[in-house]
Amino acid sequence: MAIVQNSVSPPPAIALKDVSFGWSPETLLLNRVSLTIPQGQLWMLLGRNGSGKSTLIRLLAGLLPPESGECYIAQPFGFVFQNPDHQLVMPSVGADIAFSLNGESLTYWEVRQRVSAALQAVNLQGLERRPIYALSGGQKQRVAIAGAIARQCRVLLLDEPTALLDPESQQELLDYVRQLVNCQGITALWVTHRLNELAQADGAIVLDNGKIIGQGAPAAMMPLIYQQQSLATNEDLGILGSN
Ligand SMILES: Nc1ncnc2c1ncn2[C@@H]1O[C@H](COP(=O)(O)OP(=O)(O)OP(=O)(O)O)[C@@H](O)[C@H]1O
Repeated sequence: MAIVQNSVSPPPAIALKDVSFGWSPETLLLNRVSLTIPQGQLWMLLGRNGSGKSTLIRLLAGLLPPESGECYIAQPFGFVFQNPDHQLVMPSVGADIAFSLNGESLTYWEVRQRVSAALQAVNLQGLERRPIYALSGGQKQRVAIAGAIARQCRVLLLDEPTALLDPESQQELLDYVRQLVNCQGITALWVTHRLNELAQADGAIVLDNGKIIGQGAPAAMMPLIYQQQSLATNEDLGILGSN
């Protein structure tokens, strides 16, 4: 694809070039947005409620077509939704992860091996037979991530994966994803409203009024995030957003 060609450095894991998108023809939600995320890093995407974060990662995932511009994401990639109940479809942990391997030419034993290794990567080893309903919210999110690991995804797109978790599980999930990035060279783009999560990121992107208003080191992005009006009106300075 044009946006990753002709470069002497390694291709990025994720790139958008001049991408525009609107839900209605009159209004552009994203207006010529460009960004680049290098391989093997954890980046966070922040912005006010309704600024278009989820829309942006849906465009990246190919779930929506851009009106103009180009989207690139290294293959294969996995998508983790805010609510794991929207993506875990099988009754047990092992069956759900094995289901994500449907379509790959693998033997029964290869599938078992992939499932077992993926569970190990998210510290849920041995839970193949556990019913999904018996898992905590954080464990369900880790099963969703394990599905992507089993498919040997190079990139993870995570849409507010900690939104429904208690503080301890939020931190735990972030630690696991950080570990996958460090140890397996996976790239992760993580949508969040939580400023405390930024500390573990390699980079941050701030979206406002249809544009990227900053991308770079998390510390350098903090002033931009604080400038956003919604934060100034929010009593809980740990959370970015107004509703
Ligand atoms: N399927 C849809 N049809 C029409 N409009 C939509 C659709 N999905 C989202 N929108 C609108 O697009 C805008 C951006 O939504 P999006 O979910 O991308 O924002 P966000 O930054 O992820 O918000 P939040 O932080 O609240 O999750 C919102 O105004 C939303 O109502």
